Amino acid sequence: MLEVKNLVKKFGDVEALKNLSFSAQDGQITGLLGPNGAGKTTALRVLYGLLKADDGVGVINGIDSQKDPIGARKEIGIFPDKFGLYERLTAREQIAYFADLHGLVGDAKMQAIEKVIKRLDIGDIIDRRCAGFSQGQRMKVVLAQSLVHEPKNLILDEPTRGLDVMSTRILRDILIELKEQGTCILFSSHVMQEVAALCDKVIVIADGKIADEGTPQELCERTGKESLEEAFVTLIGSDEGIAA
Ligand SMILES: Nc1ncnc2c1ncn2[C@@H]1O[C@H](COP(=O)(O)OP(=O)(O)OP(=O)(O)O)[C@@H](O)[C@H]1O
Repeated sequence: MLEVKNLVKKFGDVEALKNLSFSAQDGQITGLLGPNGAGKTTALRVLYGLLKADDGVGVINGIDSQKDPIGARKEIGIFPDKFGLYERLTAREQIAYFADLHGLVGDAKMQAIEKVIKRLDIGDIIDRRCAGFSQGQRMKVVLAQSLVHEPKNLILDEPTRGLDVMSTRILRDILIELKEQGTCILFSSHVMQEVAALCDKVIVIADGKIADEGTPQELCERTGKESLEEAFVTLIGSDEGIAA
């Protein structure tokens, strides 16, 4: 389970988060939907301990991510907003490096790597250097490194950006499979269709605050609109920065 409680974060004069609270449950896909600049990346970075909030906490399976960042990291897989790969490493070395960071050793490490290679079907590229990989191949390697330690929670920041239809479908299928196995999945997006198709719960965020939250159906019912897109426009007052 993932929670943020009363997050406040300022960058100079910019108030990125204004007392933001929400949670994501196990066995569910929760979407953080909001226009550009709404505060999605900032909230996720605080949650996984990369950024210190001015106030409030990020909690991962009951662990405060600022008080115990190492304990919290064990419980999560992170698919960050900018997925830089070490271009000179092979995909296998890349994944092994993350396995090391998570404290996997010996046979357990080897088995975990083989398992994730199979799961993501990356046997054909596993011993190639990452330089020159396509966006789809990069996505799979980043996902593999975020899943190698089999975390109970997965946080993804705009995971489908730059992906073609096929790679997006592969990613969606994996997220659904993980959810069915009980993983708590939280992802940010400004792509409406993706959120409507995948999410059990949607948290609509604008200007650092929650505008509303619920199932896509609940949001439509509450706003009296037929589509999530129309509901969103009603809640936010604009569709600027949002893709259909
Ligand atoms: N390091 C930083 N320094 C200054 N301002 C920042 C910094 N990081 C974020 N901000 C500001 O905080 C606000 C929220 O940004 P954030 O990246 O969290 O939004 P977002 O919802 O993820 O947007 P996007 O969809 O464009 O990625 C924006 O006004 C942004 O310019």
